[in-house]
Amino acid sequence: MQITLEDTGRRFNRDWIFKNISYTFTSGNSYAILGSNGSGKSTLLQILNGSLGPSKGKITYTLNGAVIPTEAIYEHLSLAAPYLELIEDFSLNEMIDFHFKFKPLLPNISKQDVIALLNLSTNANKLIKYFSSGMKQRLKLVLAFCSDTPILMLDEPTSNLDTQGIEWYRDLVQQFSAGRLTIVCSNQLHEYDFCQNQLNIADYKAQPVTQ
Ligand SMILES: Nc1ncnc2c1ncn2[C@@H]1O[C@H](COP(=O)(O)OP(=O)(O)OP(=O)(O)O)[C@@H](O)[C@H]1O
Repeated sequence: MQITLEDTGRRFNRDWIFKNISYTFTSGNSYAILGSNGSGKSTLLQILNGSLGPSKGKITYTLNGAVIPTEAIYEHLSLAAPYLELIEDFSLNEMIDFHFKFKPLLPNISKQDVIALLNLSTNANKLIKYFSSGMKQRLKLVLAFCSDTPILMLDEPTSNLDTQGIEWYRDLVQQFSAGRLTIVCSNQLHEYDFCQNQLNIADYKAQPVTQ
């Protein structure tokens, strides 16, 4: 799997959030998208996952040499992000069943393994709306990591997690990111220190006009 950005930029109204990004993301590698609050990390991730179009430039997806149209890329990716909601009226059991109707589970992983990874076997019938914010975040992460997709996208992966949860996230990375194209949006080192590649949004801000 390969995602290629060519001279890509995005603006909202008259404000350019970033400009002129030419970059290639390739399977088997992990990438950190870095920048301060409001710099444009989530905006870039949304362009990369096809939910937002670029204002200029081009994005291309290729899998085993074949081009994948942007509208079909969601089938090949898993995303965990603060703005992605779980279905609050579902129980944990129902949420897992629902999610894996759309995305295949990794080979050799069962629904029981997913619940065991969450350490929530006594809560299988509890409604998501009664989960704590940390439990919800763990669930979002497990659903993404355990889906059999070549692309894994994580936006602020340890938000609402305590110290133990952060270690648990880092174990998930070790167990489930090998061979995939992993992209993490973050400004916290413990979320992305495993990434071999870093892309800083500050490097793609519009340059001030010189006299
Ligand atoms: N739909 C929109 N309409 C107008 N402006 C937007 C829209 N979405 C994002 N923005 C603006 O784009 C900029 C980048 O936002 P973005 O959420 O991508 O930043 P971020 O780096 O992910 O921030 P954070 O670290 O706080 O999550 C912000 O100034 C934001 O207000």
